[in-house]
Amino acid sequence: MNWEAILAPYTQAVDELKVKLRRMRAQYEYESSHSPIEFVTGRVKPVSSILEKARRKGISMDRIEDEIQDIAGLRIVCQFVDDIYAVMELLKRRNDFEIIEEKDYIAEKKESGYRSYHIIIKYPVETIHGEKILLAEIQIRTLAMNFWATNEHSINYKYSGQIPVDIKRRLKRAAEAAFRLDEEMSSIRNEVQEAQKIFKKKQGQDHRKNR
Ligand SMILES: Nc1nc2c(ncn2[C@@H]2O[C@H](COP(=O)(O)OP(=O)(O)OP(=O)(O)O)[C@@H](O)[C@H]2O)c(=O)[nH]1
Ligand SMILES: Nc1ncnc2c1ncn2[C@@H]1O[C@H](COP(=O)(O)OP(=O)(O)OP(=O)(O)O)[C@@H](O)[C@H]1O
Repeated sequence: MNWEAILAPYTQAVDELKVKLRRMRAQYEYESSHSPIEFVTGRVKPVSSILEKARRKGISMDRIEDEIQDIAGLRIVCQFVDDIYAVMELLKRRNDFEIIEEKDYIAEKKESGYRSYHIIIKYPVETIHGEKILLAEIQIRTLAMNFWATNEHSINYKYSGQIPVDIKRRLKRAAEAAFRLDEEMSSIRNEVQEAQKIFKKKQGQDHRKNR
C-alpha cells in the first residue's frame, strides 16, 4: 500500500484544522476575554498504529478509511470542564465540517477511568484530484484529563495493553483524583480568572515599559 499517498489528505486535514482551531484561541485573545481553549494539538495516526488497530478490530484493508475514524486526530485542551461544553457549542456552529458522532466520556467515563469529550467529523479537503471528504476525530479535554490520559497511554504502551491489575486500580484512583481537581478548580474558577487577567495586564505594562 502507498501509505504516503493515502495519508496525504489526512496530513492536510490535520494541518488545516490545527490552524483553524488555534485561531479560535487567538480571537479570544484579541478580545481580551477568557479563551475556553488552552492549546490545540494534532497528529496523523502512525501507520503501525493504523495496522494494529485494523488487526485488533478485524478491519480489512479496503475498509480502513471508513472504519478507523481517528487517522486524522485533533485535540483541544481546556482549563475547566465547562470550557469543554463551550468549545462544543462553538464547534457545532461551524460550517466547515459536519459532526457525525459525539461521545461524552465525561458524563460516562470509560472502564479505564478515561475522561474526554470526542466528536467525529466529516471534513472536506481540496486536493489536485478534487474534493475528498474524510473523517477526523476531535478530542476535547481538560489539562487534568490530558495529564492522566498521557500517562495512562505511556503505561499502556509499556505493558502492550496488558496493564497489571494493581496499576490499573491505581490509575483509576488517579483518574478520580484528576476529576476532583477539575471540580475544585471549577469552584474557584472566578478567582483563577481574575488572577490571570491581572497577570496579563501587568505583563502588557512591563512589555510596553521595556520597549
Ligand atoms: N489514554 C487513553 N486514551 C483513550 C482511552 N480510551 C480512549 N482513548 C482515546 O480515545 C480514542 C478513541 O477512543 P474510543 O472513542 O473508545 O474509540 P474506539 O474506536 O471505539 O476505540 P479504541 O479502540 O479505543 O480507539 C482512542 O484512540 C484514544 O486516543 C483510554 O482508556 N486511555
Ligand atoms: N485526536 C487526537 N489528537 C491529537 N493526538 C492524538 C489524538 N489521538 C491520539 N493522539 C496521540 O497520538 C499518538 C499516537 O496515538 P495512537 O493513534 O497510536 O494512539 P491511540 O489513539 O490511543 O490508539 P488506538 O486508537 O489505536 O487505540 C499518542 O501520543 C496519542 O496520545
